[in-house]
Amino acid sequence: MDSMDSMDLVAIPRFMGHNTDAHDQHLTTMNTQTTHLLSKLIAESKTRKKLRLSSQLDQSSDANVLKSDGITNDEASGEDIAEPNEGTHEDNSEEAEEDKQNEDIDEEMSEDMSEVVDTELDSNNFAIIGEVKKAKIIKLETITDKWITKPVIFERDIKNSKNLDEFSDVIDEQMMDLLSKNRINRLFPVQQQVIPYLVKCLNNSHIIRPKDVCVCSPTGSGKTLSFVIPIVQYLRKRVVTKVRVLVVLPVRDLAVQVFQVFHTYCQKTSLKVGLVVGHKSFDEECHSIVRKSVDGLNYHSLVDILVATPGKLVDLIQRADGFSLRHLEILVLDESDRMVSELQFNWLQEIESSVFGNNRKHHCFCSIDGTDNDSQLNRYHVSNECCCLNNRSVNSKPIHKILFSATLSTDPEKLKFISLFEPILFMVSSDPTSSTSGNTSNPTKHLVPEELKEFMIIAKEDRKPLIVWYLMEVLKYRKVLCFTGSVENSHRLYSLLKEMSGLVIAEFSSKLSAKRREKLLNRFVCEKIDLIICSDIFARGLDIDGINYVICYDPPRNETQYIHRVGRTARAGNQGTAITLVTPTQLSHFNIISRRIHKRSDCKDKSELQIEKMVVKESQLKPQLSKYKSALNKLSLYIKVDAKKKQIMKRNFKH
Ligand SMILES: Nc1ncnc2c1ncn2[C@@H]1O[C@H](COP(=O)(O)OP(=O)(O)OP(=O)(O)O)[C@@H](O)[C@H]1O
Repeated sequence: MDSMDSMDLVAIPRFMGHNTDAHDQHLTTMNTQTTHLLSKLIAESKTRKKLRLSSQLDQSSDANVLKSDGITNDEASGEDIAEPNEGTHEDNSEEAEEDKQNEDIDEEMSEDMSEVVDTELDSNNFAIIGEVKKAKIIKLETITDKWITKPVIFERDIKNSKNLDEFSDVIDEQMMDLLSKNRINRLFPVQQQVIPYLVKCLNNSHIIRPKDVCVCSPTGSGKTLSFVIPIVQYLRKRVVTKVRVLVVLPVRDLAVQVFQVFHTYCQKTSLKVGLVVGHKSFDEECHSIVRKSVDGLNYHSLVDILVATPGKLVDLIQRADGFSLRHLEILVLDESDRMVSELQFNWLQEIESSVFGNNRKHHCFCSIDGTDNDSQLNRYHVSNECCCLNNRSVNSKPIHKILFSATLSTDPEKLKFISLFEPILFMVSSDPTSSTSGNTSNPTKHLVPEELKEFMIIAKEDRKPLIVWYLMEVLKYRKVLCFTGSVENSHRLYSLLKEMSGLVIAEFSSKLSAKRREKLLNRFVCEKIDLIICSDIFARGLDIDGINYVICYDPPRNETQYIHRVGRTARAGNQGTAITLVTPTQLSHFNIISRRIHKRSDCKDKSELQIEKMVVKESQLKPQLSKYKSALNKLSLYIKVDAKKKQIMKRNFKH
């Protein structure tokens, strides 16, 4: 073989055969040849790799130049070029969002591991043929919209709240009275920024089309009042009752909570608030929202503000006679990242069809980009063909969209379905020294409340129930909310702790009726229940008075889940503690989540970003070991009996 080309074959003798001299000599010659060929192959592979990398670099810089010129990759090349940090069109569920976060975490973990793997290979003296190391992924620079990189920034610390009197030019007297009656005497940082902005926007909405608003602020920072106050003040001037405001939330309990806040602040006004979450029969809910006129020819709306979950709202739009959103002016999406990830249920399209009636022909993407001035101009003069939320409703006012979340997604791939108009972003500062507006290098960074104390306990799986027992019985923790990874885990922990301790424990699940859940929560608030065990369905948005501790019995899958779970405590400027139980194998995953949440520009040492460890020694758990073992035995017996019962029921059902 004189010349080597890419198709050359290399024979590597694997079978050594008998150990004769001739054979040895032959082998030595073969080995020298093989080594020679291998080094040639490696050299060639390196050259090819270099060429490939440089051509990729050329492509990526071309793509960036094109993008900054306002030309998309698709337009430039006619092909789809996948960009890092962008979701795919199919990523519609929250799981997909979580999967993406999990993939990032996996990637970070594999980066951490790669050095270890390399040294292990070398130390074992393996012959390295060709490319052993993974080719480095070249990250293209992401071009982020200005509205995301230049948000209005406010402080995280709730201690920086301001007296209500300072806002007398924004908040009217009637509202001031209601606020002080409800013991709201100061405005929290997010409210100081968002309320004046929204009040001004809504007052001028008949002259200037308001910018759509996105708000990213930590859990318990008072986001609900930030939209309730301006909306109630604005609607108070209305004459005829029509559904002008729609607030959509992902789950029933949250919707009920927001409904109650609206109800409180609509007192002494003629405004009516409706709730559609399936808490009553369909007919009853319909009759509370819309009614036939006396002559039987028309329908009247009975509500000005409608609070709903997506599923029940779609039901109402499709089945309720006389219901329409033709007069909708404001659409609020609370927990918006979750709402956007639920778009696969078509709730947004249903809203559009209810707003535009039969004029709606197809789903429209007229406002994918929020920065291009020409397209903004066009959006003021949207053609008759346009039928997305960018257009005007029948009352000729465009729909003003307001999005809130503690973990707001600024992923343009997802937001484009909401068709945001010249959006403005309000977000909490991760840097305490920053001013009220400025550049942010990390627009998607989400924070936990300033008042939250965080700990982790490293323990084996079988010691975790004992640790919860220790925290409750020995350290006397009370008003504790404990999150597990599944309903089964909740039930298992509940049964074990009931056997082992004299604690008053409740298991909270979606199987419980709304009334029963409300009763349990009331007892918990009155300190008649020490511990509530639940799965993640209650991690978002629930505002339960005075939760002191959150225990993450199973560690969170990603930072979004962590932020919402621990956000049930340390609310409204109160102190709170979160403790996460992690097994040794889960530790590196959890450390990455912690690093991502606590990352600061001034901190270079990774270990500083890790959550503090709390140590519970085996000797401290010992006194309870025998009780724990007998509780485990009883539990396994229950599980067997349960499984048998299910089998019998299944058999009977078949016959
Ligand atoms: N200005 C204020 N003064 C005192 N308490 C307030 C004020 N604003 C809100 N609160 C209280 O703070 C608590 C948390 O408010 P809210 O539920 O609006 O938080 P959030 O930011 O929406 O949290 P999450 O992201 O978890 O839904 C509520 O009990 C609310 O009554």
